Amino acid sequence: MFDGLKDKLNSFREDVEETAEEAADADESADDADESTASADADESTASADDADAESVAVDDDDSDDSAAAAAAETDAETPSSDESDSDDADDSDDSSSGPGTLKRAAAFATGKVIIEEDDLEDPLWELEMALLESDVEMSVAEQILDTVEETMIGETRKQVETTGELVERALHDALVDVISVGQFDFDERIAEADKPITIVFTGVNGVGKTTSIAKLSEYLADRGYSSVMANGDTYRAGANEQLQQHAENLDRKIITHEQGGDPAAVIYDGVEYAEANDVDVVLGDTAGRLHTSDDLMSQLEKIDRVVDPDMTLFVDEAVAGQDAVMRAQEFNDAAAIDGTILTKADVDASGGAAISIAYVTGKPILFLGTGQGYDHIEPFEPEELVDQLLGADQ
Ligand SMILES: Nc1nc2c(ncn2[C@@H]2O[C@H](COP(=O)(O)OP(=O)(O)OP(=O)(O)O)[C@@H](O)[C@H]2O)c(=O)[nH]1
Repeated sequence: MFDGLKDKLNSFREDVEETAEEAADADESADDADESTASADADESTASADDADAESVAVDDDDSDDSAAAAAAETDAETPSSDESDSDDADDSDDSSSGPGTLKRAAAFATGKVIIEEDDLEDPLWELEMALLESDVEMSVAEQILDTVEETMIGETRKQVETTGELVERALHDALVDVISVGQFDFDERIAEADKPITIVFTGVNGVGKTTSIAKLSEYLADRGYSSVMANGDTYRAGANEQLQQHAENLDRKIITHEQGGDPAAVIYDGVEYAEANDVDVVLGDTAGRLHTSDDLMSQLEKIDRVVDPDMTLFVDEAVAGQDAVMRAQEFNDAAAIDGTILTKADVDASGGAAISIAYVTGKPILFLGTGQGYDHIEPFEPEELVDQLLGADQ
């Protein structure tokens, strides 16, 4: 699941680590050279002003490492000035050791840490942006992720609290969780607390796995002790009754249907009446796989809203549709406010773009992932878990 995206996030982590290591290389060699002369340095009276300066900038609170850190900083601080007189050699060391961050970088390195400068991030961030867009992450979502990563890495590193690898991981983790978990609520809790029967209406275009998801959710609810009835509000498409009927038979559930061409709102209404009369907990109402561009079909949805007043409207789309799924989610939500999304076929999606983007773009959470064709192939969507998996070592 989402393997392409995993690889790309991992590349970003490697890019930043590499860049940070390169930037620290000069400091490392300076540090190594200096360690061998560290004791001699203690006796030297030269560059005492530099020593004091380096300590005050780079090493605030680490007693035991003070001398090593300051020594590293000192060497680095000395290098440019001595190089400046050697006109031809000046370029080499200037690249990595000039600028206000140098002392800090060197001091941090001496204590086993690396500071990320804004320049270090420029190329990796650009690569990350391209990777996210290639993975079908929606533009505004990609930008939000980049902003958070940059903010976290530049701001926090200066505190010298962690290594580059840890820092990149935390920055990506926070950025992804931020966009993925928009609007999250506990579906099970919502079901448990609501007055019964609860009516859930499913919307989305044809063929994305809507009918299968209704059957899966019916099973999911049964596993948690809730009975359900299916109501086929897809009166538009020939064969829709038979399709849902088949699932109902397989799962031994009651199904309410009307003739093809009938009023979808009336079918779902009958489902609610049946549930009330028979003490059924949940009504699962299918709707026609409408094109979001079809006014007629959209007005059917509005009528269902008016007549049945569903407790929840869930938008269903397939992860493999990428940006198209994101766009449809937005348009469906505009036409008839959704409460959340079921994202199907996550098991066969490498890009992960829809999973990353839909909640941020609609302001409504992804509640479930479809992970296969079986009735038990539905998983509650857990943003933290997904991000851990995306950033996990098992790539
Ligand atoms: N791999 C995989 N296949 C799925 C998943 N969910 C549904 N499918 C398959 O996708 C195909 C379409 O699913 P349907 O439930 O018929 O889709 P629908 O949206 O109801 O389609 P219409 O009834 O034609 O509007 C079926 O072959 C399902 O088995 C999933 O999570 N993973």
